[in-house]
Amino acid sequence: MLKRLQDDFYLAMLTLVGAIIVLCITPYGIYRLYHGNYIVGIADLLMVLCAIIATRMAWRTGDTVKPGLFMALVFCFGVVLVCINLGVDGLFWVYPFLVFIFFLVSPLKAFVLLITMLSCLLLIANLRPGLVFASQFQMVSFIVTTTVTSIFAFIFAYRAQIQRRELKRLATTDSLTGAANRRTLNDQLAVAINEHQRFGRPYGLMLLDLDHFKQINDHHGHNVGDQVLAGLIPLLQSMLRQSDQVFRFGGEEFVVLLADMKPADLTKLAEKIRNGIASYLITPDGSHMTTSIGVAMLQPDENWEAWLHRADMALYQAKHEGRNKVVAG
Ligand SMILES: Nc1nc2c(ncn2[C@@H]2O[C@H](COP(=O)(O)OP(=O)(O)OP(=O)(O)O)[C@@H](O)[C@H]2O)c(=O)[nH]1
Repeated sequence: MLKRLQDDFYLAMLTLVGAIIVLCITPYGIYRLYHGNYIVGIADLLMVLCAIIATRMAWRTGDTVKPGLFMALVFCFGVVLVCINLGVDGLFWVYPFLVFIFFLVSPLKAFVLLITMLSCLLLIANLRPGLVFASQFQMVSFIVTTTVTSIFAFIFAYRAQIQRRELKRLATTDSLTGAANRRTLNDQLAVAINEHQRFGRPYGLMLLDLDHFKQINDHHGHNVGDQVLAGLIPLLQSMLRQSDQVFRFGGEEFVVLLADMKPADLTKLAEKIRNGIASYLITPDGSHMTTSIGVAMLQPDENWEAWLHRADMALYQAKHEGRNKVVAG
């Protein structure tokens, strides 16, 4: 549970907002009902209920987009309702909402929702003077302060989103080739094992190692070696489905993880890749690179270490049998 909160920023924020709403709004809802203000009391308790439903949904499905949007929409509506019913007292609730909506949905969606909500509130206030604001001056102050708060919250959330994405990219990809890194491979292998055990989803794995790669470095220099490695990824991707994932395992070794793969198709695809590399991965002096590939289907009750080990053994055999070869483990 703690790991999910650490890894998923939006899930953590949704949970925090949900908990704050339950703790802060429930007493208000009960108080309003007790004093006969049924509309606000029911609106408060409905918001609490929606927060619980949305948080639960996010935890169960792992999807934070729909629950976040649901929560944001409910709160837009709830805040307008509370302001209409409580007048100036209700306006105080707008300010925390202006900030935490940016933790529920993407910055752009939050900004659009806020503009819509504030416009609705101002329209109602203009149609029924005295209902929300005590004076024109108060309304103008409200417009200026909410606009300034929204703009700063937007800029802050937008910058944070860009930095979070960049951090995630740096932590999960290999900087030279752009392929996913070893750490991501471990996570995705664990996901594959889980899906295979729970739903019987068939998974295949390829372990590729470029042949005699050291000679490229020795003859042309390390930079050319780097270019060959970087050029391999788009070539691989052009022969794979979009759902297939490519990882740099280390040095000139790569892993391809393939979901929904039949055993016969796995070997055929590996042959196609071996052929594609032999034909199109060319060094600056015009010589063709080749690769050896070990393939393995995930077996029932197998852990990912054993699965990877079988592919590694098959690769070892492919190297041993002369390279530029596919061997199934
Ligand atoms: N240019 C470049 N070279 C790398 C990188 N990572 C590893 N290497 C080199 O890859 C070479 C791998 O050499 P070996 O393990 O002997 O393998 P090989 O020459 O491909 O021979 P076989 O695998 O047996 O066919 C070494 O010279 C490493 O220095 C990298 O990021 N860039």
